[in-house]
Amino acid sequence: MWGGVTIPLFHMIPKRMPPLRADGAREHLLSVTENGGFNGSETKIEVKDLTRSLDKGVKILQNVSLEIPKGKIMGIIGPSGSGKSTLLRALNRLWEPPSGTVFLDGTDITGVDVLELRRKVGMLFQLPVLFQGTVADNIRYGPQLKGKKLKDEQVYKLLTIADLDSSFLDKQGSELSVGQAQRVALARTLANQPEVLLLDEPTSALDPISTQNIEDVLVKLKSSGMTVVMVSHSIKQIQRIADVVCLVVGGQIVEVLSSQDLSKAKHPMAIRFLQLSS
Ligand SMILES: Nc1ncnc2c1ncn2[C@@H]1O[C@H](COP(=O)(O)OP(=O)(O)OP(=O)(O)O)[C@@H](O)[C@H]1O
Repeated sequence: MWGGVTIPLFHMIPKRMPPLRADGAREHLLSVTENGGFNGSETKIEVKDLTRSLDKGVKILQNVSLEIPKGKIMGIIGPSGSGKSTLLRALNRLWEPPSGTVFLDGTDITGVDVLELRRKVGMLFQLPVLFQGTVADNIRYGPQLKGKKLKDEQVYKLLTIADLDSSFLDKQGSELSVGQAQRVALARTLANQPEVLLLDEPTSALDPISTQNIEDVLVKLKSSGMTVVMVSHSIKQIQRIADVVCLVVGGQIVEVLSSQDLSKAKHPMAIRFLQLSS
């Protein structure tokens, strides 16, 4: 905590760094239990029996239940149109489930003020949309809504966490590349001190270097204790940064696996999807 704002400070952490194995690699502590829970982490978000139907009765999510581990990165993968974004958007009430419940730290999120919830559960989309004004204005926006004025050094710190330097502070959003704008959007989200970060294909419009920058930031945020849930079409990306993978097919979760265990998928649709994707 500094100057009234708590943000992850990378050099102070990582609290949760797993121990080194004899061969020097980091031990992967998280393992998925038979019923989709986890050994090695508490549950941050629990989704219970979530269904979303369209007007004509078509179900785009069907009785979905999922545990999302605290302080880890969960990747959500699956074919196009399978319901990944719909699932992600339920987690900060971008839609309200007519049936089913989402719990954040054990609390039903329908009972939480929606703006407060979206501070706790921040979100980045495929294409960043910056507000009119400078990069610094964008970063200041969230706290300002709550009557907090970030100090210059706080704004700068957030920018550096998102891996941009101070030369960006006075630039307008329109002067930035998509990759730079995505990192400003990330800094703006972090200004709200979220506990959970939802990302819907955040790097699909980015080049490999910008992608790596974002991935590096996400891994550091995880090391600071943040819970990250990311929809991605890139299996390689998921294998690079996710601890655990949730595979959605046809509006249902067909597998939840440790990212190191993708080859152990059992569901025929999951096996086929993973084969075609790798
Ligand atoms: N508000 C809506 N009204 C009607 N149909 C919707 C709505 N939202 C989603 N759908 C449909 O629900 C299905 C799941 O959509 P969703 O965006 O969750 O899939 P996805 O797995 O994220 O897809 P993609 O990988 O292509 O982004 C799709 O068939 C989509 O057309």
